[in-house]
Amino acid sequence: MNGPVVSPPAPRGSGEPAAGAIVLSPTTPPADAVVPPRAPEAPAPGAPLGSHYDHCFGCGPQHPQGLQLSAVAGEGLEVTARFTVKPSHQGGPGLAHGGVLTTAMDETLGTLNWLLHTPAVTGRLETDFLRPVPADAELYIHARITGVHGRKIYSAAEGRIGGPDGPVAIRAQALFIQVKLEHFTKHGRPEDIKQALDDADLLKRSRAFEVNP
Ligand SMILES: CCCCCCCC(=O)SCCNC(=O)CCNC(=O)[C@H](O)C(C)(C)COP(=O)(O)OP(=O)(O)OC[C@H]1O[C@@H](n2cnc3c(N)ncnc32)[C@H](O)[C@@H]1OP(=O)(O)O
Repeated sequence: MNGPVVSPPAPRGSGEPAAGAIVLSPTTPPADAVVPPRAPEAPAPGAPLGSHYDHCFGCGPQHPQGLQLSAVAGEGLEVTARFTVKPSHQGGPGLAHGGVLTTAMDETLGTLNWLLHTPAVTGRLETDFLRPVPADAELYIHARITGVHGRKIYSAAEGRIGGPDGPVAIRAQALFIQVKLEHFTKHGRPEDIKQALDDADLLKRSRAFEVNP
């Protein structure tokens, strides 16, 4: 699938924040951020990324109500992903829930970190909803890394309905923060950590912790 070039979300509003407003970190990279090369271990362009963890709500095949999103490595620091909205993902009648769509963007943006071979977690995620997504629609998502600054990885994504050239329904920008393996082993539920670490499949064992589950 050839994804479209992602354009950053249009700015909304202007001027100083209102008194009492919470000022959040930006998801647009600073001017001195760099776009590094792909990691040598990164999957080749066109390679399916598969699921990093069977029970992941975003991509796990063993999560019956999950999104079961499938992503493919693109050229450079880009990925494309597909997600079919199920009846269990409804918000309003016959329409996808906005939080579920945001999860699809989070998951796709998270897979970008595989191209850098760096474990990272979402620090901030911004989403613009541009049009409603029907409950049985297929969402085509194209995501790319827009800059790296220290431990901070900036990325952007666009989701289209029905195909890579379909109407844009959702746009997102994110800031991921690089973390060490201890982030998961220290904070995760012990029985799940143990089960993942005990998996006889070495690849599955390493991938569960390679990028944030
Ligand atoms: C294939 C995989 C797909 C996965 C898709 C799903 C991904 C997810 O949903 S991950 C789950 C949701 N996210 C989380 O649970 C993260 C929870 N937060 C944390 O664990 C911590 O706050 C963490 C790790 C992000 C940062 O903590 P810490 O390592 O102590 O970093 P810290 O030293 O405070 O900050 C480092 C830098 O990041 C910035 N930063 C930290 N947190 C945030 C944040 N939430 N938003 C924006 N910037 C942040 C800091 O300002 C700092 O910037 P600078 O270097 O310029 O000073």
